[in-house]
Amino acid sequence: MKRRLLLILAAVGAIAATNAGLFLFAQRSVQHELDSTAATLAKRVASVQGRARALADDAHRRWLAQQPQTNPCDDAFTASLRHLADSVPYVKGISLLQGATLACTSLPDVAQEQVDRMLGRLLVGDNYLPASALNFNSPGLVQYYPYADGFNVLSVLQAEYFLDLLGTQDPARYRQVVLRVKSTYLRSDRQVGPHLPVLAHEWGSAAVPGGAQVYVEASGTLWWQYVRDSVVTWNLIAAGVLWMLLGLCRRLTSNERAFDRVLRKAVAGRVIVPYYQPLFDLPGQGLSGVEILARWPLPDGRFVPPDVFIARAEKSGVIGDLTRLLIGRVIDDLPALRLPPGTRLALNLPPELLADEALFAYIEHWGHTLQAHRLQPVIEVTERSFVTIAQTDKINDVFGRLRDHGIEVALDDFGAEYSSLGYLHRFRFDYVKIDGLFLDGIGKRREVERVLDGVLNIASSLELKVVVEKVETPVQLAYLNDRKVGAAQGYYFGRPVSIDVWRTEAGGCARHRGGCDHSVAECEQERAINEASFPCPR
Ligand SMILES: Nc1nc2c(ncn2[C@@H]2O[C@@H]3COP(=O)(O)O[C@H]4[C@@H](O)[C@H](n5cnc6c(=O)[nH]c(N)nc65)O[C@@H]4COP(=O)(O)O[C@H]3[C@H]2O)c(=O)[nH]1
Repeated sequence: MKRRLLLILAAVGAIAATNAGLFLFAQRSVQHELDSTAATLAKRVASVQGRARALADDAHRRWLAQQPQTNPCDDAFTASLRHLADSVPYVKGISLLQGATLACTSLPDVAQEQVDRMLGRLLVGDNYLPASALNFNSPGLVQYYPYADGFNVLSVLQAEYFLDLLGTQDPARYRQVVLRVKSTYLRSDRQVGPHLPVLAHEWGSAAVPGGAQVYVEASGTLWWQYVRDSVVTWNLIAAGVLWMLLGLCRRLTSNERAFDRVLRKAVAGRVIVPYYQPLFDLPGQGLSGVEILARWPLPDGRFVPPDVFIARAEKSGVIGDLTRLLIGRVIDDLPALRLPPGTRLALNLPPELLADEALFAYIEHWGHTLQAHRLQPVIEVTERSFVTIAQTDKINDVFGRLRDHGIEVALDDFGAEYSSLGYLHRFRFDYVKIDGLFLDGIGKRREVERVLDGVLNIASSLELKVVVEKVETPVQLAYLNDRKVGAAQGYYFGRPVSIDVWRTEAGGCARHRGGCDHSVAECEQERAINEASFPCPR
């Protein structure tokens, strides 16, 4: 439940952060779109102006070629100018001027004073002329091209063409699009004026080579369109992913719940049993202890891995019942174990379980029973269970009470993943069990040996007795003997076995092992052949 809440909180936080990012992103995208639309329009305006310029150059060239004639602006030349102007749809007319005086024009029925008026307006910087001024049915934009030889060309471009161009932009995205040519502002709503209209929303702009400028203003909804497209889309995706994660989480927790149910049943049905693994003193290899390890056999002969079901048992709280079950079975098994007086019998326990008074009483009873059989009870606690400094006093108190009842406390898995040297001075242990993690590297990797040497040195300087776990080879054993390690446990000496196997083979081999330097497996093989004795294999 807590995990799910955390997951939901993390998801909500991630969605909020993503949305903030997406809102900013939408803002930047709007600006980018406005600028790039303005740039595209500016390019189209520039290309129109470029063609008009090329036309003016052509007209100027033809006019120069016409010069030797006495009347260069004859009907044929005027017709050729008109033909030139008609070749480009948005060019209404071309006029050639000598200085400010009209020399020749393609404009139909244009009176001299009309052109003069046009020139007058051009000189004050206006280049937009209403239809009436040109005797046209549409207004014009006048382009003025001066040449070095004193001739000038005027091109009258149809303003409608530019207004149409601005009007092609989607009004749902852009509130207005404005083209400024000199001091004239043409707008997408087909209005023309001498001032830039107020741009109330966000806007972008782009310059047209030659001095014109395009402005594109966002509509009031453009930002929301981005929000809808990006934020909504991403949120839908995020919601989908979250939904899948929650489903997965629910499935996992329901799997865990199902596992817990089966585990509870296995404990209630006494399916889980203790296995026994011997510990030996070094270098003599006399049996010094036995570790109790839980085993959950399945009907098909396989076993549920202990670290899997123990971890679940600790999480779900079944561990208390499981420990009770094991303690009861170990007490039942005591006669069959036939352990020599003084042998340690070690039970694994997460220390927080000791706070449970009912269970503590049960452990106390187990300790007394073992002592009655002249055995030494030991509780092995795993480091990963100790979490906070605040618990130190409480745990030390519990350890003290165990010792009062003659029960020893050992630190399990020292040097493994959860290792913290702090535990060694915060708690008093009767001995530490060093994880076999490092043994793999013995004889192969010098640095691993150094780490193990370091761990052994720490234990020795704190005057702690040591048991090294997971000894599997004679090379590892020789190394431990070399370092004067007090005791060892591992497959080299014997695997964890059921009480039946212990009674018939392994137990005898373990008890008779003192002085042997060969594997217990060999002893067990020989014992299987010759049931009468427990030879020390040589
Ligand atoms: N590779 C290798 N492994 C070796 C060798 N010799 C022994 N082992 C394995 O090493 C583990 C030693 O137990 P642990 O460190 O207390 O680690 C135990 C202990 O922390 C926990 N556990 C097992 N039984 C109980 C139990 O009854 N109660 C509690 N609370 N925890 C238990 O589960 C852990 C895993 O148990 P197991 O799978 O039985 O694994 C056991 C044992 O089977 C060896 O030579 N090589």
